[in-house]
This record gives sequence, structure tokens and C-alpha cells, in this order.
Amino acid sequence: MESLRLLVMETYSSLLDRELCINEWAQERLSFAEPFWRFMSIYLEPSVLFNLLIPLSGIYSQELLTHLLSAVTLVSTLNSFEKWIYPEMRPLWWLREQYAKGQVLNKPQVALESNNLSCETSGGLPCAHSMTFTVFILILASFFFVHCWQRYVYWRSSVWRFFLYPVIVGVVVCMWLSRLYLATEFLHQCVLGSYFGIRALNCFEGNIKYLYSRRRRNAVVVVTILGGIAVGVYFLKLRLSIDPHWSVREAFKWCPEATYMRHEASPIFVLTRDLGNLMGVALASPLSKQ
Ligand SMILES: O=P(O)(O)OC[C@H]1O[C@@H](O)[C@H](O)[C@@H](O)[C@@H]1O
Repeated sequence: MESLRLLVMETYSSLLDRELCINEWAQERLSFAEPFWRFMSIYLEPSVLFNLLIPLSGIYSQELLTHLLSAVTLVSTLNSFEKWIYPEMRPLWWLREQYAKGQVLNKPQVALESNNLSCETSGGLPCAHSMTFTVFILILASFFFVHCWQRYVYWRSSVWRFFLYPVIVGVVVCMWLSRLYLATEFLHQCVLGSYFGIRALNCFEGNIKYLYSRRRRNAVVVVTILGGIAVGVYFLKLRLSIDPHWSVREAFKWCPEATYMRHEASPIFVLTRDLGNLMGVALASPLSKQ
């Protein structure tokens, strides 16, 4: 059993080491588009989706607003729970930890630059930017497609779909590259973020009638239980001598400048934000009669 554990740990460590090279490649080769990578991470992050882009979508239709708000909130809450329960390393923490433990021999194999956007205080897996943005863009694209399909006859040609799919994949990959360039995420964290987002969205769409027709009281009880689970995880971790604020401490340890850290991106803050949004959706329930 012990040898199996060691094998898993070694495989995992070598995977992270290899993935560091991808971050390094991104920083070396993609610096020409730095303003764009920064734009993706700053203006398309989950909080901006909640505070600006989702409310603005209400201009088009209330249905789109409700759809985006409930789906992105659910997905973001899942993400925050994962980060709260099991925070994973980020590239810069992993690299610096290895230096600190002397595991990188004389010549450093990888060099990563940190900056004001690299100082995230939550765990890396799954990437919240990729997860929420993938869901956001998929819902937006499907509404856009249906809108054009109903209004323009020429849009019914399958040619448009061949254009639309690469555009969706392209913008999601740009979000991954942005996170890799800023060295905030490993590649697997971005890919899994989008994958989990798509799976969660499928599940949401499959049960949308059921979810939308929940009574307010039931929905509020479920969100309250989720809040209780979050608090329970905190005390369980304390009991098991696991530091619930491990990721914040890692950020403090390795961030080049303490003022770069944002309290509003810390695990507790993000979890509270998402549960607050979810409570808002619960209080507005039932979202549709039926
Ligand atoms: O996991 P990522 O993409 O590095 O994001 C970390 C945090 O970044 C913040 O900007 C978001 O508001 C949070 O929702 C998110 O958890």
C-alpha cells in the first residue's frame, strides 16, 4: 500500500514538473499578447460575469439572464466547494516549494515570472476562470444560435455551425492560455475546469425543468444545508489538523508583494459570494411554473 502511494505521488510530481514547462513555454512565446491575456483574466473572471456581464445579458432577454445566472452560479459554487475541500497546488507555489526543499538541482530547469495577477489565494483545481467562462460562453452561443436560426433563413445552413464551434473552442483555449501565461494554473487545471463546467452544464440542462420548478422553501433549505456543509468542512479540517487556510498561507509565502493578493479571491470570500448568489436564486424560486 505504501509503495503504491509513493508511486502515485511520484507520478503526480513528475506530471506537475512537466506541466511547469508548459507554463514556461507560454511565458516565453506568448508575451507579445500580454495585454490580451491580462484582459481575459481580469475582465472575464467569475466576479465580472456576476457583477456586469450576466446582468447586462438581461437587456436581451430575461430568460437568458435567468439561465446564465442560475447555471453560472451553480457551476461557480461547485468550483468553490472543490477549492475549499481540497485545494491543489498552483505552478508558482509548486516551483518555489521545490526550490525551498532543494529539489531543483544546481541548474534550475524552469523559470517562471510572477506578477500582480499571479497571487491567487485559493487552490488551483479546477480553474474557476475556465470553468465559469466555458459555461457562460456555451449558454451565450446557444442563445445566439437559436436567435439567428429563428430570424434568418440563411442561418439554417450547417456552415454556420462549422464557424461557431471553432470560435467557442478558440475563446475557451484563449482563457486557458491566459491562465497558463500568468502562471496561475497548470494545464490540467484549466482543461479539467472546462470539462467539469461542461459536465455540470449538461446535468443542469437535463434537469432544468425540475430545478426551475422547486419551491422557494425547499431551495432555501438546500442552500442553507450547503452553507452548513461549508462550515462543517472548516471544523472537520481543524479536527483532522489540516489547515483550512493552507492556500492563503501558500500565497502569503510565495507572492512577491503582499499587496498583490486580493481578499475577494480568497476561498472563504468566494464561497460566501457563490452561496449568496445561490441564495438569491433560491429566494426567487420557483423560476418557472410547471
Ligand atoms: O481558479 P482561478 O481561475 O485561478 O480563479 C481564482 C479566483 O479568481 C477570482 O478572480 C474569482 O473571482 C474567483 O471566483 C476564483 O476562484
